[in-house]
Amino acid sequence: MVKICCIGAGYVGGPTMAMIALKCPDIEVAVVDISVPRIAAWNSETLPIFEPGLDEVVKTCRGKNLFFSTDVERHVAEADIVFVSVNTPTKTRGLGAGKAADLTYWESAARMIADVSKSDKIVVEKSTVPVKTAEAIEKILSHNNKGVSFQILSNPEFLAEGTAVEDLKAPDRVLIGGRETPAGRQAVEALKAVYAHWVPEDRILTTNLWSAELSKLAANAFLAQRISSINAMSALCEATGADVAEVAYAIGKDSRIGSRFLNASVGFGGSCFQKDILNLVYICECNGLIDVANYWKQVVQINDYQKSRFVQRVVSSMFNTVSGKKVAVLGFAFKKDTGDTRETPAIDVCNGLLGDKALLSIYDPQVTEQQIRRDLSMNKFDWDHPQHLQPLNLNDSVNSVQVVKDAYEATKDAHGLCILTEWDEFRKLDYQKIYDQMQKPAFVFDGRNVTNVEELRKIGFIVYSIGKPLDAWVKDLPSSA
Ligand SMILES: NC(=O)c1ccc[n+]([C@@H]2O[C@H](COP(=O)([O-])OP(=O)(O)OC[C@H]3O[C@@H](n4cnc5c(N)ncnc54)[C@H](O)[C@@H]3O)[C@@H](O)[C@H]2O)c1
Ligand SMILES: O=c1ccn([C@@H]2O[C@H](COP(=O)(O)OP(=O)(O)O[C@H]3O[C@H](CO)[C@@H](O)[C@H](O)[C@H]3O)[C@@H](O)[C@H]2O)c(=O)[nH]1
Repeated sequence: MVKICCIGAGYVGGPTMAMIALKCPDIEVAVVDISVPRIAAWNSETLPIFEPGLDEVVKTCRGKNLFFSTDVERHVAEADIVFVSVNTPTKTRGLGAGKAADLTYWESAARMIADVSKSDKIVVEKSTVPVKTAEAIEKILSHNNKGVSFQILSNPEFLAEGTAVEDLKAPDRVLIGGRETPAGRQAVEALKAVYAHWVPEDRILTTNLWSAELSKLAANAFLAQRISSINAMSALCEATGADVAEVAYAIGKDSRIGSRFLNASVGFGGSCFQKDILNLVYICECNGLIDVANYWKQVVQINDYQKSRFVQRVVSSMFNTVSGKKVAVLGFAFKKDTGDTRETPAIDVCNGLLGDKALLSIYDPQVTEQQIRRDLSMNKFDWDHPQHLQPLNLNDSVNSVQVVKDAYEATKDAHGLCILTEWDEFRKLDYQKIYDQMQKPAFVFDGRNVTNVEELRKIGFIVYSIGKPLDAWVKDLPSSA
C-alpha cells in the first residue's frame, strides 16, 4: 500500500489529504502537525476549519485510510510520498522584510525529513513557495544523505476557501512540476497516478519545477489583479454616476474577459493574494526587474486604497466623526462560507474606524469573538505563523469592540452599519426592522454590494454601496483618504 504523509494540517493540508483519502482507498494518508490542538480538532466532531462538505469527507475516511497525528517523525519515516503544506509567511524582519517569503517552517520540515528518512521518498511542495525553492530543498535533503534518494516535485494548490471540497473534487487543473531527468519523470508519474484516481488525464498538467512554482504565484497575481481592476473602476463609477455592477456585467460578456472575479468589494483578503503578490514583487526585484515589480505592487496598493477609501466614506458621511458612535459591522471573515479571517479587509476597516474612536459591534456567523479580538490586536503578517507561535499585542481600542450573536443585536441603537463579508444571510435581513431600531439618520455602508440599494433608500437609510451611484447625502463629501 502506498503511504502518503502530509506535514501541515491546515486549510490546505487537511482538505487536500482528505480528498486523496476519499478518492484513493488503496492509499494510506497521514496528516501530521506540530500543533496539538489542531490535530485534536481534526480527530474530533468539530473540525478546526469550517468548509462546506468537509465534515462528510473526513468522517467517511478518518480511522480507515486517513489519520491525523502529532507523531510527525514516525509518519514521515514510513511514507513513500511526503507533502509539505506548512506556513510560508511574509518575512517581518531582515532581508526582504514585508515582501519575501519566510521559509523557516519549510526549512525545518525539510531538515526533519532528511533526518528521519531511511527509505527513498518523493517530497512534494504543496505550500506556495518562491520560484527556485525546490533547489534549496534539494540541497537540504541531499546534504544529510544517508544513501536515501529524494525527488522534489512542485504541486501547488489552487483551491479557494469556502469551495475547497468542490474545487478538490473537480479541479480546473492539477499542476505537477518535476526535474527533467529519468528519476524526476518517474516521480511525476507516481504523483500523477495518485490524482488519476479521480482527475481526468487532460487536467493533469506536467511542467518543469520552476514553471510550476511560478504558475502558482502568477495565477494568484492575475486573479487579484482582476479584483483591483474592478475596484479601481468602482472609484471611477462613484465619481461619474456609472454603476460598477453594470460595467462588470457589460465587460464580462466579452468572452475574452469573462464574467468571474469581477465583483467590486471593500478589497480582497485571504491568506494568499497579498502574500503571494508581495513575494512575486520581491522575486522580480531580486532579478533586477524593477518595472515588473512596480506593476504588480500596484495590485496591492489599489487594494489598500480601496479599504481606506471605504473607511473615509464611513467617517465623512457620518459628519466627519465616528467618535463614540456605535457602528455595526456585519461580517468579519475574508469571504463568505469560511471562518477564516487571515488578511480579511474587515481588520483594516475596523482598525480604521477604531482609530477614529468608533464603538464597534461585530457579528459574523462563523468567526469567534476570541478570533476577532486576536485579529484586531495582531501586528501585520504575524497571523501567518503556527498559532502557538503568534505574538499578541493587546491594545486598548479592542475594548471599544463588542462581538455579538446576530445582525439585529449588532445594529440596535447603531448610527451606521457596515457590511464587510457577503454572507447570504445579509441579503435576507429585515432591513425595516433594523432601520426602526437604529439612530437617525441611519447609514448603511455596503462593502460587498449585497443589499438592494433602492429598497434601503425607500426605507429611509442613507446608503453607500461600493461603485454604485451615490446617495445625494454622500455625493459632495470628500471621497478619498
Ligand atoms: N489557505 C489556502 O486557501 C491556500 C491555498 C493554496 C495554497 N496555500 C498555501 O499553502 C500553505 C499552507 O497554507 P494553509 O492555509 O494550509 O496554512 P495553515 O496555517 O492553515 O496550516 C499550516 C500548518 O502547518 C503547521 N506547521 C508549520 N510548521 C510545521 C512543521 N515544521 N511541522 C509540522 N507542522 C508544521 C502549522 O502548525 C499549521 O497547522 C501556504 O504556503 C499557503 O500559501 C494556501
Ligand atoms: O470578484 C471577486 C472575487 C473575490 N473577491 C475577494 O477576493 C478574496 C479572495 O477570494 P478567493 O480567491 O475566492 O478565495 P481564496 O481562498 O483566497 O483563494 C485564492 O487564493 C488561494 C490561495 O493561494 C488559491 O488557491 C485560489 O485559487 C485563489 O482563488 C476574498 O476576500 C474575496 O471576497 C472579490 O473581492 N471580488
